[in-house]
Amino acid sequence: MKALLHLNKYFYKYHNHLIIGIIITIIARLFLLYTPRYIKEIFTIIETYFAGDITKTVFKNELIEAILYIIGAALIGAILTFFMRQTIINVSRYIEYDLKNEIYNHYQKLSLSFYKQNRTGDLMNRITEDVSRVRMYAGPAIMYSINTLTLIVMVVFYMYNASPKLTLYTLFPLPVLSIIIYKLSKEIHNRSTVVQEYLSKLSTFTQESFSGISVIKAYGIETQTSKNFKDLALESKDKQISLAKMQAWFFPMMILLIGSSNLLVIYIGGMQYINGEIKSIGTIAEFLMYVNLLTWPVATVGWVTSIVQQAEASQKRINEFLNIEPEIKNQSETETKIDGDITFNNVSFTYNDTNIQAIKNVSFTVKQGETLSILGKTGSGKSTILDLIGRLYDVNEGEITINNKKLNELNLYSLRDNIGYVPQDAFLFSDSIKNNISFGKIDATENDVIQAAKNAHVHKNIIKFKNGYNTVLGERGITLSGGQKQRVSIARAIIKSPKILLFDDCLSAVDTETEEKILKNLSQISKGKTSIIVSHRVSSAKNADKIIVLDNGKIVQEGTHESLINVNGYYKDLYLKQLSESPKP
Ligand SMILES: Nc1ncnc2c1ncn2[C@@H]1O[C@H](COP(=O)(O)OP(=O)(O)OP(=O)(O)O)[C@@H](O)[C@H]1O
Repeated sequence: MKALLHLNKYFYKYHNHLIIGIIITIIARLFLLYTPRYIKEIFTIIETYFAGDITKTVFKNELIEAILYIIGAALIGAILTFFMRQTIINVSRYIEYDLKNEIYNHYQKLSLSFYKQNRTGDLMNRITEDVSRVRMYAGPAIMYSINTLTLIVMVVFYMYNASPKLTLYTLFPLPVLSIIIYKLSKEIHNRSTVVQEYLSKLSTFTQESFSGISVIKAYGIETQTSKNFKDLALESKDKQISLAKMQAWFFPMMILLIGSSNLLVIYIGGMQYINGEIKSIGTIAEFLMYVNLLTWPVATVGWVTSIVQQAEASQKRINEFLNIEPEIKNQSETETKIDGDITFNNVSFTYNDTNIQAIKNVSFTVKQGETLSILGKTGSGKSTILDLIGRLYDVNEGEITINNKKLNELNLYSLRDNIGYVPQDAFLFSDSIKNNISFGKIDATENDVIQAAKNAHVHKNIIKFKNGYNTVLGERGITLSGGQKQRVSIARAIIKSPKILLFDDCLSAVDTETEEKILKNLSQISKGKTSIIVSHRVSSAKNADKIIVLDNGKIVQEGTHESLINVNGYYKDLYLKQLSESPKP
């Protein structure tokens, strides 16, 4: 139960609802218990009438009165039961909502290494499946526990008053029922977890096959993938059947145990009636109703125990993530004014998960309004430099400053708000092109979006689509070419007119002619801003105020295009190679 203590803050938040719910539950049960007592009353009236102790009119009137009481009590009981669910189950929905938001917001604060170490499916499961299990504890488990407790106390009290001996015998099978239901629920849970695993395996397999359908078709391996799917589906079917077998035991067990309780009531009650220990046959009818009223609540004890255990396990998994402290912390609450002087002072950085030292003792300065180009072989640390500027990771050694202030002392949100970042693999959401671009600036007007698209040289492509800027991208929409994606991603970064622009090899998929045009536009837009362009092409780097060349995390060359083409090294080699490859006029 330790993990579930996390929910206490929510129970406190909704304590008014909960208290009202508990009171309603108790009152509803009180009304429910009227029925058996009036059933006994009816039997007594009938017995008295047949004994000739009352007239037909009195008999009729008393019978109608008892029936009306039963109907009235049942009606009030039903209305209160409705409100009981409305209060307690609603509280569990509020808690589910709050918990999902808490987890989601926490996920957002966690650093990229967290996402590297944990699979997306696992993150999703904890916010959906696990939260649902926890909700079962926060709502149904609490509601049924109060229900059962109230009912047991009241029913046993009434039963004991009517016949202590009969009470003992009839209650005897109920704990057995509870234990059996507990064992069954546990086994059902275990088997349904396996079924769930197979369902997600099946959906992952299907999703991957259809996302990669072009590869499957190109290699002609449809038969093999169909066979793999069939094998998986077969295993999944077997697990489903094994679950269904276990579930099939549930109601027969209940019926068996209720049946034995009923038999005991009739047998022992009947004997007591014959011996004169029970005055009215109505007592047996009353007991039969009590036993049936108790059966479900007692069965729920077993069910609730297994729900609580599952919720505990789920909340433990949720807490595991909630207890992870974000590696990147905002150290300054007040907004910081960000300008564009960026300095790296002997910066070194090692990725925790791979232990790869991506940056080694790197130092450089870019002044506000300047453009820096970073070149280097693949894996030399170019993207890492951009990630460090956006504080997606914190440096291990040395320091990065912006306007002479240490990066980690700046307000994190101000910093990121002033950065326009175009990642290497442009990620676009399954939304309209317009929304994908204005994502960078929530209050962007239509004109802002169009202007950004023009500057990124993608406007002409967009207006050719039937729905123009409202064209939906992604799975259910249009697929953009690699170059178009990159340019939409550039539009998204420049629309917010940030102080710092970071372009991570984002022109790799466009032809050199388009690259030239985009770079020309960018040099206009980025006037007064600091731009860092990571590239594999000299054409993207040549106009920069400063160029650095990285090799294995170290700066191996530094200078301008003119200076670097005149010294032997990586830059000159690349320049000559790309010069010979470029189309001759
Ligand atoms: N998130 C990460 N976790 C662990 N190691 C990483 C991570 N990202 C990059 N690396 C490693 O750090 C080194 C530098 O990678 P980086 O992506 O900065 O290189 P790059 O110069 O941008 O490469 P490319 O030109 O291929 O994009 C590589 O060896 C890479 O394997």
